[in-house]
Amino acid sequence: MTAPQAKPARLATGRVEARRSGPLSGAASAPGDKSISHRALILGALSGGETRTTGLLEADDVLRTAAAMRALGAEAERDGTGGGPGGGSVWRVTGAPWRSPERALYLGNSGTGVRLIMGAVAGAGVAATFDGDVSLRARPMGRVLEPLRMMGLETSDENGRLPVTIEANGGLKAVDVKLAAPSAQVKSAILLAALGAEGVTRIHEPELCRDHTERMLSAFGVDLATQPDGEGGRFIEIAGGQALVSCDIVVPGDPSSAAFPVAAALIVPNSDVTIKGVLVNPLRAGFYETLREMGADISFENTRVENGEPVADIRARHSVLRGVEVPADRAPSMIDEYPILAVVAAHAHGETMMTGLEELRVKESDRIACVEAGLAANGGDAASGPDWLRVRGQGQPLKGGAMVKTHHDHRIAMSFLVAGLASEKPVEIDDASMIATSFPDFFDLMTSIGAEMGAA
Ligand SMILES: O=C(O)C1=C[C@@H](OP(=O)(O)O)[C@@H](O)[C@H](O)C1
Ligand SMILES: C=C(OP(=O)(O)O)C(=O)O
Repeated sequence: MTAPQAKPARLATGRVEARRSGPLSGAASAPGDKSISHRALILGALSGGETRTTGLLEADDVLRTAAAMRALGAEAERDGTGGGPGGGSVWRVTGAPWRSPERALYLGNSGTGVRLIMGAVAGAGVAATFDGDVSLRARPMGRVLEPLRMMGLETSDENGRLPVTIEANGGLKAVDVKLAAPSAQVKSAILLAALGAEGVTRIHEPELCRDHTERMLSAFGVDLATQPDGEGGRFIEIAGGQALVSCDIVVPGDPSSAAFPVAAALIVPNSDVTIKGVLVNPLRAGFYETLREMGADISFENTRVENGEPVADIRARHSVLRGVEVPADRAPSMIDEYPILAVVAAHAHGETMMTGLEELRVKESDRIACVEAGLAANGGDAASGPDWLRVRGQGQPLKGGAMVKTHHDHRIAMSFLVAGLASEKPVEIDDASMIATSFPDFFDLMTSIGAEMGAA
């Protein structure tokens, strides 16, 4: 395993608690978007030249992808600091023909990293074995391997779980596939494999999900045709054999990370917080749309387009909230934000019903179960079914006082620390270390706006 190249972690690890805090205030920059950071490294490594990425998120998940790119033959190094959102650093990736790595590629906790790189490895024709941590080993990989096998790939795995070995191939065949679930990871893996396939691959995406791979492939000079399917979805066509031309990338702030300080501002009385430079691509902004429907005092300020992506500063003030019904078809645009939405909903007046959540069962943890248990332990009222979660808000802070099991899940950890900022008694989490997978500056950012968090 290659050790990720990281700046020193400033994170608390082990048991951490969050305590009732005074008004949160001030402005902070959102960390770089995790999805776009992974893609910048992978596409840069597949391209012919040098890609400079400004504002790359230096979180564990992304650093694992960088290490995998090096193992596959590319150069991927940090190249000075400054310039990106949050003063993020600049990374230089130099592409090269990929080679089969000597050792297994270890992607830690990252579903995005492992699934996208599986597709890219298939497209590049090389062999690789993939592995991950205990959480990633429990997540389904068949959803990616099945379409890749339809393209002619040979793999070995046990029940579609890691470790998985992809065999070298002498060329894949294009496919015509319909996505079984609205997964950008699966869509992206197929697109990356299709680059090395003979013919035109056609993907039917019945429900739109994040389109960063498509946007970035276009920026790298790849021709890609999209067409509405007439029912809210679309078809994507991509011809194999196209070469990627390196380009420079600027990574916008991550709306999934910004969700935590925004939520904290809404539930801590008298707060007024601005998170700057956040990506507000509609395919990622469902959380903010839902907050507005709940009556949240949030505004998108200084909205602009940066590198083809809409970006805004999000200002959030403490708000009296009401429960809402969150429609199932909104799930793809806020899939990672349900745990923090559930915490916000526990503070609203009335019931919030969230449906279409089946994918939450196969994330870093079973997020429906973790949220329900964490809320119940801290005086909240939640119920769930296979694909739904209902939170009865009490219009007041949670009682708190209990420890939440995070099950190797960064979003569960951050969500319940936010809950503790408003609760009567502190909320404790069993392990803060996973927060580094997506938001290594979480504690710095939260304490800079006045949040009280520290070792339990
Ligand atoms: O493509 C991506 O970057 C991601 C897609 C989503 O996963 P699915 O594709 O499994 O829905 C999301 O949950 C994940 O955090 C990042
Ligand atoms: C689901 C997530 O990430 P991944 O699938 O990349 O592990 C997440 O960040 O919430």
